[in-house]
Amino acid sequence: MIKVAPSILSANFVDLKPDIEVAQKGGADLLHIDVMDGQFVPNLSFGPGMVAAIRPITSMPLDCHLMIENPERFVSQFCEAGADIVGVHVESTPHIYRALEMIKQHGVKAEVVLNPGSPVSLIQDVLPIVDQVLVMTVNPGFGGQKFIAQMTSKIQQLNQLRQTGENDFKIEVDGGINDDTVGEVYQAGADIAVAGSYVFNSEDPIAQIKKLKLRTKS
Ligand SMILES: O=C(CO)[C@@H](O)[C@H](O)COP(=O)(O)O
Ligand SMILES: [Co+2]
Repeated sequence: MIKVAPSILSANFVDLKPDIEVAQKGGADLLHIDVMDGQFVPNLSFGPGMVAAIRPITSMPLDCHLMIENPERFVSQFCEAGADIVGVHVESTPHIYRALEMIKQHGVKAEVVLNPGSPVSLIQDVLPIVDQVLVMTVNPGFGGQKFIAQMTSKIQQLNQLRQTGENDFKIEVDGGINDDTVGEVYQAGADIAVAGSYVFNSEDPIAQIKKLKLRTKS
């Protein structure tokens, strides 16, 4: 069964706490926090202060997806704010290896993220040091976009790479996940699915989380 990480980008910004509580009650495995700087992506969202504010109100692991230029400037702040996983885009820095090492030095799980236009070969040399790979299945920056179906083969490729036993990482997918697309990414090898609009733009977020899990029950 796939793990589900609801993204608070589609939650109620005026009153996040009830949405976070409902996600946890629905069996969410992680809470996904999308961090945007207006440079790497054409949108702005949350900073480390938001992570620090959420930390005491949930026991779900906090999965921080940094969509910011030169993330090594901020990884320490996110780790110290209480992140359990910090994801950095390979396209966002010439020093991806350093950024990932910095995250690990804080005892936090290090994740490398791939944009839809980036091939798996771009991250091959950091695979031995990452805990997780995040495959973007939409162009980063906004919730509520359509799943890019061609990304399924990228998930399969990554899944094959870890079968060799040399690397041990989880595969997470992000963007356009719903009850139509979740089965396909799970079959391809995804372990964790981020879901924003599918969960929070619904009258019944708990039912939505359960549906994603049921669709992948083998
Ligand atoms: O990182 C991002 C967008 O950049 C995501 O985490 C979105 O927040 C997912 O939203 P949905 O596609 O599930 O609505
Ligand atoms: Co995200």
